[in-house]
Amino acid sequence: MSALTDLLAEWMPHQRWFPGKGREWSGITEDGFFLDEGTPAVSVHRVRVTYTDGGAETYLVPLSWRGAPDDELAHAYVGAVGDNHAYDGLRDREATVPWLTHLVAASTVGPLHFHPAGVAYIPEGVPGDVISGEQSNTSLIYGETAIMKVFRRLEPGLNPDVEVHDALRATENPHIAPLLGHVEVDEDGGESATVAFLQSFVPNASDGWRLATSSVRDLYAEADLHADEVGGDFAGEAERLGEATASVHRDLARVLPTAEAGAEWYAQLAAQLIARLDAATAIVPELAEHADGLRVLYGAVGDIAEPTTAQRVHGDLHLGQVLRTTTGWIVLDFEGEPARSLAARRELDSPLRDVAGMLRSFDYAARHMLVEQPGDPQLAYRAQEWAERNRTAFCAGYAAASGTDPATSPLLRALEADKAVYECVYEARNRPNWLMIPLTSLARLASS
Ligand SMILES: Nc1ncnc2c1ncn2[C@@H]1O[C@H](COP(=O)(O)OP(=O)(O)O)[C@@H](O)[C@H]1O
Ligand SMILES: O=P(O)(O)O[C@H]1O[C@H](CO)[C@@H](O[C@H]2O[C@H](CO)[C@@H](O)[C@H](O)[C@H]2O)[C@H](O)[C@H]1O
Repeated sequence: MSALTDLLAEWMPHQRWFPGKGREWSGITEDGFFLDEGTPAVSVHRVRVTYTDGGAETYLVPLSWRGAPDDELAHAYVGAVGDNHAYDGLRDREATVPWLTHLVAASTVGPLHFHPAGVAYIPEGVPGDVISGEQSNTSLIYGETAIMKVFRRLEPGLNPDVEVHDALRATENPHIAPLLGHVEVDEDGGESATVAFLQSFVPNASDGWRLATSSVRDLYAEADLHADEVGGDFAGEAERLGEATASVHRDLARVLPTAEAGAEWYAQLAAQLIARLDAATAIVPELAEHADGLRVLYGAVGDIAEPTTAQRVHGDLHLGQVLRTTTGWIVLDFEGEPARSLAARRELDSPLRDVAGMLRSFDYAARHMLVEQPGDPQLAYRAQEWAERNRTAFCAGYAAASGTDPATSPLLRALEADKAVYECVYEARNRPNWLMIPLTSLARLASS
């Protein structure tokens, strides 16, 4: 191993975006090139990690280089190679500037290709700041004008976030933040991978999770009032969110492929739901007690006779993916569920997938405070009431804008259950004390 791979092998497992924690490494290789040779120099590395379990992943690691340690960058320090000191290139503000300079110039730098969308102003010369709450990607805000998401794990193919935003440009849908550009990297002998995605930053917005949970807090604070009587009622917002979701679905179906989905499609879907349940039960054994009920629910999907239209969808719609601005809701992050392969995330699906995702999110917003106070029947009753009220409002808004009431579809319940199964795996891995939220919902969904 080189001095740099030694450093990276030490540093990467401590990074929030690195999901391979706990897996034993069998090797690490990297290839890098300079994005900017000024001061600081900025390099970009493709780092390939192989695991003893046979798996392998490639990560994108931008670094900045300085001739002497800089105390102000201590939080971003990676280590020294000879006399040069390496820093996390996305947390060294000066090192974030060249990304937008190259986008404006539509440059090719080594294997990196910068593609400006050519529709709106890109804030050149401004440094970017990493947003808090980094998860599998790292996002930087540039001057409250643009936000760049850097995809850490490289997968061949166009990222659905770029693909969908690019396609939606022609529709001028008011519920989307415009794409400003994207960056790709060549992959040896294969399809290139998306490295970064630049989008207009939506200022003065509040995310749906924050708004919904403050409404729930207001309700919990009132001993005797019902959801429709409390000041922070969310139902009007939920209804407008339903309308916005339907509007985005309509435009997705206009600009991206659709397919008629009949008996064969339903049969395949039923098989996928069952396979996902089986895989999840191997990871979360608590799912086993709901398996029989869920199999009945999923089996019924295979019997649905009414054909539908499959189309591109959001794939992971929840309250944390929507922003309320002064003029309405904006839907973000069309990447799909991060745990699925890129090909699976680009498959055509029922738009009810997203409706189910948002209904699950109302359930989460209502119940997450119960994690701290389990067994309080009054709060549990109120949580149920809040979730029901907002589910109904969301579906009403969706129905008014699309002409189809999602609440009447036999598929909706099965897709809600499927999302809750996915959430069980997500929570078991990331927030074990929240596992009871999807498990409680599954007990209800599987029992009728
Ligand atoms: N265009 C935007 N304008 C304003 N804030 C944004 C924008 N895009 C993302 N954000 C903020 O960044 C957060 C993370 O963005 P997201 O695309 O969901 O990234 P991730 O895939 O890492 O979850 C969002 O919850 C939102 O608060
Ligand atoms: O990181 P992403 O935003 O792409 O999504 C993942 O993380 C989400 C949590 O941040 C997770 O969402 C689940 O928790 C939310 C509350 O934190 C809740 O509103 C969602 O309904 C629930 O699914 C999402 O599933 C996961 O893919």
